Amino acid sequence: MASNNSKCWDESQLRNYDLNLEQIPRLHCDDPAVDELIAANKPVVITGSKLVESARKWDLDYLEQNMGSGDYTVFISQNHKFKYYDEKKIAKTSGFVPPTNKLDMKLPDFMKRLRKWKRGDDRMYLQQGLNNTVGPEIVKDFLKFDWDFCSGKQNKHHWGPLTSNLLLIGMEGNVTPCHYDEQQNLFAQVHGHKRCILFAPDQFECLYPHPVFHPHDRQSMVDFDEPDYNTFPKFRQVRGCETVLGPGEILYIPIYWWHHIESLMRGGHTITVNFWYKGGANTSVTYPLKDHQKVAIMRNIEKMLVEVLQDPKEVSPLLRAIVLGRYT
Ligand SMILES: CCC[C@@H](CC(=O)O)C(=O)C(=O)O
Ligand SMILES: [Zn+2]
Repeated sequence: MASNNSKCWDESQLRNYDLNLEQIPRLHCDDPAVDELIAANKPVVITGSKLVESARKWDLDYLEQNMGSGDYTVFISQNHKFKYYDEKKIAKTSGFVPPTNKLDMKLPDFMKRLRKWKRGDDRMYLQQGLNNTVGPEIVKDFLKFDWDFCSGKQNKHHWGPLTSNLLLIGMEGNVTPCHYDEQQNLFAQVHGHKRCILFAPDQFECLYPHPVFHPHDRQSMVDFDEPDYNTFPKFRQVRGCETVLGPGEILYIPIYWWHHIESLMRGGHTITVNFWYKGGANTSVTYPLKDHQKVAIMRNIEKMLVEVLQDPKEVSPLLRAIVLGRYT
C-alpha cells in the first residue's frame, strides 16, 4: 500500500484493488538520482520543487474570482469514474455510449454546483487547458511557475515541446481509470492528495487496451472495481507501483506508462496542473528496443491493418495466420 509520510491521510481513503504494487521512489528535486530515473523512463515523485509554488494559494474562492469569464470543460459522471473517450472516433464505433457527459461551464457555475453537491448527485471533474482566457492574477501565477525547473527536465532529457498545461479540479473520490498517454508528463499536485497507480509499458498484455480505432483508445478495458478475470485473465499478474501525491509534489509519469489516478475519498477537492511534453524525436534507434517503443510499433501495425483491412474482425485471423506455427 502507498506509504503515508505526513499523516494527513489514511489507507481507508484509498480505493481497494487486488493489486501487487511497489512504492514509487520519492526523491528531493536536488537529488541527481531524479534525472537517472527520468533518463531511464521510470516514474519518480519529486519533492521540494517550487514548480507550482505560485499556485499553492489557489483555493476555490481565489479561482472563482480570478479564472476569468471563459468557458471551462467539465465532465459529468453518474459514478466515480471519468474514463476518457475520443469524440472523433465515436462515429466509427456503433453502439458506443459515452460514460460521461462533457459540458462547457463558467467557473462560478462550476463552483456553485460543487458547493451544493450532495451524495447521489452526479460527480464533476473540471479538466481545462490553461489558456489566455484566464484572469490576469492567474496569468501572473502561471508566469511565476518555476519554468527553469521543467524546461531543465525538457532539455536534459530531450523531450519535445510543451503541448499543454491541464488544470484539473476534481471532487473527492473521483477516479481517472487506467490509461496511457503518448506524452511525457510532469504531474504537479497543487491542492489535496491523489493516489497514483502506475504500470510500465511492458504490462500491456495484462491491461488489455481498447483497439486503437475505439473511442477508448489507450484506455484499459479492465474495470479495476470489478475485474472480469475470465475475459482478462492476465490482469491477475499485473505488476505496478503507486504513491499518494500531496500538495507541492511532482510525479513524473513517463510516456506510455499506464496510470490510474484517484482523488482520495473524504479528502476534499483536488487541484492539479499537469505539464505534457511531446516525446522527443527518436534520434537513434538502439537495440534491444525499449518496451514503450514496442507499444508504439504495435499501435502503428494495428492502425495500418485496420486501415487496409477495413473490417476490424479481419485483424485477428490475419495476425494469427502470420505468427501461429511460424513465429514461435
Ligand atoms: C485528463 C488528465 C487526467 C490526469 C489524471 C487525473 O489527474 O485525474 C491524467 O491522466 C494525466 O495528467 O495524464
Ligand atoms: Zn493521463
